[in-house]
Amino acid sequence: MVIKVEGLVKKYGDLVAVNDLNLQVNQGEVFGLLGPNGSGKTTTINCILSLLSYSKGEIQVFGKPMAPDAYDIKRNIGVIMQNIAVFDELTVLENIDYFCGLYINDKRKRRNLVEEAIEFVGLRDYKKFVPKELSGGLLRRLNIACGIAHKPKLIILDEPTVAVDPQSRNNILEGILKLNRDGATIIYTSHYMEEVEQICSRICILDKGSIIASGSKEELKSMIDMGEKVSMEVFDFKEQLLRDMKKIPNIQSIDYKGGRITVKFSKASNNLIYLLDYLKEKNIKFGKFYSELPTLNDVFLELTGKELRD
Ligand SMILES: Nc1ncnc2c1ncn2[C@@H]1O[C@H](COP(=O)(O)OP(=O)(O)OP(=O)(O)O)[C@@H](O)[C@H]1O
Repeated sequence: MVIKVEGLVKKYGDLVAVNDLNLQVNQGEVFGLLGPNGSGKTTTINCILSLLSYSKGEIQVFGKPMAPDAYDIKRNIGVIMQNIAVFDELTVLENIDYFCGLYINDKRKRRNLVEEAIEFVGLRDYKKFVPKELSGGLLRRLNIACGIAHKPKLIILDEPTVAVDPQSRNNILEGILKLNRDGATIIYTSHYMEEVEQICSRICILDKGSIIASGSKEELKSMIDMGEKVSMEVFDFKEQLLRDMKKIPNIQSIDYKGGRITVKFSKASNNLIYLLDYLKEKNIKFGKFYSELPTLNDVFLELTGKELRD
């Protein structure tokens, strides 16, 4: 086991930011910590890294108790924090070399590792640029290169794709999967459910400092009653229609917004057939029609009564 957290409690004054949290991260996983802003993801990560003191709990990393001076453990961890932490006056190459040099003394070895990291994040054409000359997405990639150049066994990324363009986002997500294939265990925190679904093999959903559910995305989705969600464009909408449609079997909820009706069904057979039969029988005209399976946002909504999205 790479990380074991038991009974972690972290308070800021009266505010309980992390509340009796237990989690385990196994070797080789891409482990996702998913939760809305303020749910305690960064605080949990900072406690795991011993960057913050905490009120209660036990934390082990690589089977040993974690402590602020546990340098043998820290050497094997790469951290990519939410806030970009690079030196403004150093170039891309010098920044990566500096951070890699905190762990690797041998100059030749370090040169190779730095070059590898530059290739990895796709910054070959920007080696001599200073941070202020880079776009937001390229700066994020530099931040990542600084955290991974020394080839850590455990890589922790805290919201690494906030405010980046789609191309850099894909580059970052693909890069994380490659690091994992090359042997690193990954912890990935995000409030973007799509990203967590895309790359994480196991996910913990955090709300108000507590884990409310955990498992693979399939396991999480099987925990809720919702079976599918249908969204359809309607013409000549009248409130009465929503009330009438509630009679269709297995409907959990029905809403109208922006010219579309969204219907959530509980898990059951023939939901779409019931709906289409009803629309045909009542001669209700509809335009575009989509059916989707539950998302992690639906899981969050059913478990907490609120949206995961901002
Ligand atoms: N230094 C601090 N002092 C006081 N309260 C804090 C401090 N840091 C965080 N908090 C509070 O603790 C709670 C958890 O914050 P945390 O940053 O861990 O959440 P998060 O899930 O990482 O959110 P975000 O994605 O917005 O960073 C929030 O209510 C936040 O306001």
